[in-house]
Amino acid sequence: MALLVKGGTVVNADFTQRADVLVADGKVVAVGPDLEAPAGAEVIDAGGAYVMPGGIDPHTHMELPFMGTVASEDFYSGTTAGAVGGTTTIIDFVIPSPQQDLLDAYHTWRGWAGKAATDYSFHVAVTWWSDSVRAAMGTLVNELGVNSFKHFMAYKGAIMCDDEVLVNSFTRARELGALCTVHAENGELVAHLQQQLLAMGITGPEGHPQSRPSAVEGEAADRAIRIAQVLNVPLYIVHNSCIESLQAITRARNEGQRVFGEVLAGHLLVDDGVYRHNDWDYAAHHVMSPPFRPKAHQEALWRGLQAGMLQTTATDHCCFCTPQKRMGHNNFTQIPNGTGGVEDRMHVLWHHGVNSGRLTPSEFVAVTSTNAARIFNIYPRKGLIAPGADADIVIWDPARERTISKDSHHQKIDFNIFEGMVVKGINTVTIANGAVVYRDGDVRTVRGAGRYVDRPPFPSYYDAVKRAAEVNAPSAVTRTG
Ligand SMILES: NC(=O)NCCC(=O)O
Ligand SMILES: [Zn+2]
Ligand SMILES: [Zn+2]
Repeated sequence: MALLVKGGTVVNADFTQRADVLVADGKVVAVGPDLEAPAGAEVIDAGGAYVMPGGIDPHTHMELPFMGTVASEDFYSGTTAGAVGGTTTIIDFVIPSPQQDLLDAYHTWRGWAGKAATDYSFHVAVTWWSDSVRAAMGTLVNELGVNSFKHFMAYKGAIMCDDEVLVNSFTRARELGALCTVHAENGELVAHLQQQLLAMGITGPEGHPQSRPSAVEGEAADRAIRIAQVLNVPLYIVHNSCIESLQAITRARNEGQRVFGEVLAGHLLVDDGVYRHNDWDYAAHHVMSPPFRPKAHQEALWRGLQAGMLQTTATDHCCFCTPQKRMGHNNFTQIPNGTGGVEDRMHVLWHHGVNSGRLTPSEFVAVTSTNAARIFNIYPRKGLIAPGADADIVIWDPARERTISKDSHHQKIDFNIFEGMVVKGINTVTIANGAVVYRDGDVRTVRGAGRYVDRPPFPSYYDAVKRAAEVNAPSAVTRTG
């Protein structure tokens, strides 16, 4: 089925042009002025709006079993909500329990994700270490399309990695040409502070940010970066929420290290005042890790995004409804950690990024789509509108407004951290794999239409990593005496 998007301005990360876009069989086949519609093609008049690559959210957790419950958003509802908000690809996380076979977990998640409406891929978490984990990482990379591994430096007693696991896994990832990613918080310190706060009688959600001060995140970011430096392995730090982790990334990048940073829409826009709200449910709905921070951190994160020290934006979409949050009613450490946002990321980023003059439309495309495609090695298939690319496209009306609300959103959660926010500049049409999945309020996603996206190893930045290793290879001294 062919589709012609006429009369728009195509915005890619590095060029903008007035052009039509012709799509056939799920791919972009032509981009240029005055394209002819083939017989039988559907024609969509973009009416001068922007035509941009569909968003890539590189950090979601659909139907994740976590902290004694299961995230309420499933792969179908979550990818549908994403499509309504202009996101056409998610990279979710396979999280094996400690001692669980990684391949077993991977196949379980693949089974759950079969209902996705748009394309998806997986990072796989390394939560323990053994020879079998080492072997499974090889199978995942060489046979199953995984090119990134996740390491939780927090969640002690559950999925936390110690330094020994980090060193083993980073070393193995480097051999395989995979990208190491970390959730950077010192889990030992968090556990210590949690016990202290509980002993002081602080049991409400306000205990959550107090048990996870920004220094805890900064320490872990620095440690992961230094381990990656010694092992000469590229590193991606997820959900940077604070000045300390941004500084760690900035220093490392300024010193030539290949470190990438992600920031969540929530961390750019929500501050820690939410935890002191009088309504327990309201405060608990913001319990996620790392927590929302004092306002000064938000402006620093925006600057980091503008300066290119942070390259990607994500949501960490991990939904828990009110009854689930109430599992921690007497103890904040038992409130399931996570918030939603997959439907809202692109909208709030445009409104607070482009409308405020922080980002150009091309920079918006870079931080919502192209950079993730490049870093996770699915570019130019994703993150670009050009012949040969997947036809994942949004038509974006910079004048159209939306008021964000739990009452009208499509996310399967009874709360929205952006509740009441009026955003200007939203997608009116979303095209995924060449099919219109959303148009002007009409949701047309199809359960199971999404495809698993294989991500090959050795992204191009690995060439530089390998060359640096050759140049700096250990050497022995040949002595004559
Ligand atoms: N972020 C969060 O609070 N929940 C999801 C798991 C994680 O990413 O740490
Ligand atoms: Zn995390
Ligand atoms: Zn996460």
